[in-house]
Amino acid sequence: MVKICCIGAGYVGGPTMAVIALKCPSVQVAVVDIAQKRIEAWNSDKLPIYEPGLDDVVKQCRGKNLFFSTEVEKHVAEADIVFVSVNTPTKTTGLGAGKAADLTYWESAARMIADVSKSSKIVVEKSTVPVKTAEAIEKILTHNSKGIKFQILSNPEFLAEGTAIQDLFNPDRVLIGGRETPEGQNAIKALKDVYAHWVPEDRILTTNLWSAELSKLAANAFLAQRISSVNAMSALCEATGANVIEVSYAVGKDTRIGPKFLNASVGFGGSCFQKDILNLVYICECNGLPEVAEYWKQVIKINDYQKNRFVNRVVASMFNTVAKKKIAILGFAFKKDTGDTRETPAIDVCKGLLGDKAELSIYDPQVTEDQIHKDLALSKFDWDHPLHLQPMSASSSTEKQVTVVGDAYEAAKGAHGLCIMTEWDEFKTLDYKKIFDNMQKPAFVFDGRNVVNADQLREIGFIVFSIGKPLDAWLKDMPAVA
Ligand SMILES: NC(=O)c1ccc[n+]([C@@H]2O[C@H](COP(=O)([O-])OP(=O)(O)OC[C@H]3O[C@@H](n4cnc5c(N)ncnc54)[C@H](O)[C@@H]3O)[C@@H](O)[C@H]2O)c1
Ligand SMILES: O=c1ccn([C@@H]2O[C@H](COP(=O)(O)OP(=O)(O)O[C@H]3O[C@H](CO)[C@@H](O)[C@H](O)[C@H]3O)[C@@H](O)[C@H]2O)c(=O)[nH]1
Repeated sequence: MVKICCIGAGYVGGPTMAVIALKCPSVQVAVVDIAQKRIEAWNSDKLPIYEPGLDDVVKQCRGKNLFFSTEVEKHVAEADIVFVSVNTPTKTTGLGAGKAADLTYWESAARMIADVSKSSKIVVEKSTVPVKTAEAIEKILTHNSKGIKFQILSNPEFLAEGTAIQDLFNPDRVLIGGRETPEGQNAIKALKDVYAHWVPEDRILTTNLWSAELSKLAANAFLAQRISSVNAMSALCEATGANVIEVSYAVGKDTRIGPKFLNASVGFGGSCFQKDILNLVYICECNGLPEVAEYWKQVIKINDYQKNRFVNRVVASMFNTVAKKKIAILGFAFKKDTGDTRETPAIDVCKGLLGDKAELSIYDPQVTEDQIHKDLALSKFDWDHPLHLQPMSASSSTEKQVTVVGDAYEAAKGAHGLCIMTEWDEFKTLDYKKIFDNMQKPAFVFDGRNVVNADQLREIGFIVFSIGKPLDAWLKDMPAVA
């Protein structure tokens, strides 16, 4: 029986390994983590992450061929294939701070693998890492290996949160990079055999190590670039009377461009896009390619511009001040169907409004009150001055300005304005007449996700701003400065 161990029971390690266990009953899978609470949650009825379909998959295999454990060393020692799916955040201090990937967790996992291994192993990079990381990992493993052989593979993960199970069941492709030696090719084959249990052979791509590592960063950069492109267009649409929905549709009909990932929004969030592009920028700079670095940096700059533009629009529309005004925030997660708030645009928008002394009433169906307060208490990372990351003091007024409530109607009660930050389905079908009746007048809706029917809301009496759509007369009279 092939034994797999995955180090890191997070958003990637948990769902990925659960699907491998489900699709490969003959493989034993152990997911290990140093975070005891996380492992306890994986072993309970309330999993540590919200992901449609995940509960069902875990229930089918947990205790049979899927195990969650804190006994990291034991399971690593026993495994034939070790996936490493630890977090690789952006460095906040030292060389490359604000851009480079922090590989501390990866390096400590690699050293531990070398320490505890008594038999040969395939070590798989599942985390997103800078191109050439496998070379460094190989050095750590071989210099500490006591003669044991390791083969390193790069097998980046392309799942998106909210659709992780669907993406894992039916991936566009599985990418495996390895050394071009006979041993490297054998290792590729062993991993390919695992995926071949459910992924058609023509969707399993094999490449050299560096192509696999770089393809992951490139894919995220291309995806994020599409969003920044359409968001840049949304600003021009608002200025000219064009409608970004119509423009995206027309542009996406060109089969060379395609229709996906062209939804204008308040900005992209999530733990990956910004981190991976900054990492790419850093790698370009280190390789003497400043023009290429500058090109990709623009994707992030437009994303920041889009979030600022949104805040300015809200404040400008409401007579240039939101001080002491209640604003309802609908949605806090970075996208629907997840409780994840990492880099969610809602954080920047809320902070912008709090900076203008607004009082926020926030509702999200999956994000806890505690998480929202934590997210709003950290000051924004200053990329130009990376050493200045300071949590705001606990006594800061932010907590007093923020209330977290249990539904959208409560959030909107008595509010002057309502901002939609996440495209949760339930926001499409709210009783907006009831909401309007309970709000201050004039009542504003700022739709950061283009989920509401603006015409219907206008008939009710709302003043509506939708990203990239023709502006109400009111908004034209109060132009926001970006
Ligand atoms: N979140 C996504 O949708 C997604 C998708 C594709 C790729 N990725 C990449 O996958 C990697 C993991 O992302 P994530 O979102 O799952 O992160 P995460 O923070 O949810 O999970 C990482 C886990 O690794 C654990 N860990 C860290 N060091 C460890 C060690 N030495 N031993 C045991 N456990 C350790 C942490 O406790 C944590 O639970 C990142 O490189 C990310 O860029 C993420
Ligand atoms: O047309 C679009 C599509 C997405 N978004 C936003 O972009 C962000 C990221 O969305 P998405 O890519 O769906 O979710 P992630 O979970 O961040 O997944 C991305 O990042 C992962 C981590 O690397 C990769 O594995 C995935 O392939 C890649 O899609 C979210 O804030 C979305 O609301 C838009 O604004 N407009």
